[in-house]
Amino acid sequence: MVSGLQVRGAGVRYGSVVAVAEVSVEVAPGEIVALLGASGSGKSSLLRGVAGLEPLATGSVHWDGVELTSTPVHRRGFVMMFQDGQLFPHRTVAGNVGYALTGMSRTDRDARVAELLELVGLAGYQRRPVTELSGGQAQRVALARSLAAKPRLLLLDEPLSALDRGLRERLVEVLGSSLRATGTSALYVTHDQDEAFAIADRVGVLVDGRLRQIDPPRHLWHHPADATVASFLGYDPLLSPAEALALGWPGGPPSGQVAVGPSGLVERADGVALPVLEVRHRRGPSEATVRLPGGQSGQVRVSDDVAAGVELRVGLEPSGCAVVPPGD
Ligand SMILES: Nc1ncnc2c1ncn2[C@@H]1O[C@H](COP(=O)(O)OP(=O)(O)OP(=O)(O)O)[C@@H](O)[C@H]1O
Repeated sequence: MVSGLQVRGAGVRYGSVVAVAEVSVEVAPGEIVALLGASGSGKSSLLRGVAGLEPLATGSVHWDGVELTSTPVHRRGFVMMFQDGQLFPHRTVAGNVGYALTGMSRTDRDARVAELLELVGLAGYQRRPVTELSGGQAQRVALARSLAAKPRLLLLDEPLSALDRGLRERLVEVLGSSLRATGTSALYVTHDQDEAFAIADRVGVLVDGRLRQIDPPRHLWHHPADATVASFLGYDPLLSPAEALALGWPGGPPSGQVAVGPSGLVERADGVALPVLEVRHRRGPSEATVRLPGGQSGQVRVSDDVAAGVELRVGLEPSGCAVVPPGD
């Protein structure tokens, strides 16, 4: 018997539209699994299928070996958290967080609400009307409310995507630490690579409704299963073995395409002279766009005196690249 969530061969269809096809994924107790995918890749549909909000056209959902495929939503012991929090506008923060805490004495409920608010960094906010909260604060309240029910699985559908980048970076830490402190298993869907890598024990990549790869973040980054996964993760460009050799790939031809990561191209005295097309200022080193021998462009981190129009000597840095197995 597998503990925790086991989804096998799940398919979700809307009429003739196949939104999810043959997805199998497990979430162990206390594990956080993130599913990454572009818009329309089937992330929400899969989550809704697991929650029971959409019927599965194929496959099954089990928890601790017990089949839940046709169990109604409210009997699964799962809670879903959405992008817009869906707080009750006429209740205070405490009223929202304590909503699911029925059958408890007032004192116990107040203590539990205080504990949850502290967990999400909103200690003392009990009496605030939720209409007076910022977007980030509202999502913290939504998280506290989701955790109040002690779900055996929390399903998070792009919970931070309505917030700006700085806030997302801070809140993903709050989310991760709250899930880990409460030992909550979670399936987290997002289109944001940084968010998935920051929070998850394992990250899966959904492409056109299919799960292409699922691995711990470091492994996924260093060993993308195919070119689509590599591009989706942010490798750019992908070089043929001959192009990689021309840029100094060491030890003979690579066994597949070379996916160039953000630190995969470097300035090097023995590199190939390449024209700089553009220089962009970044926090930290600037970034030059160079034209590679094969015609693609690539990015190189450079010192501040480099300008468009000059030539740079550039080579590949293998530790910043991934070799993608042939066949995609
Ligand atoms: N109610 C629906 N009726 C018909 N087609 C739908 C419905 N909901 C989603 N789809 C289609 O199913 C596919 C997957 O959609 P889904 O919303 O699951 O993707 P997603 O990865 O969550 O996208 P996004 O990141 O934009 O929310 C898309 O092609 C979408 O157009």
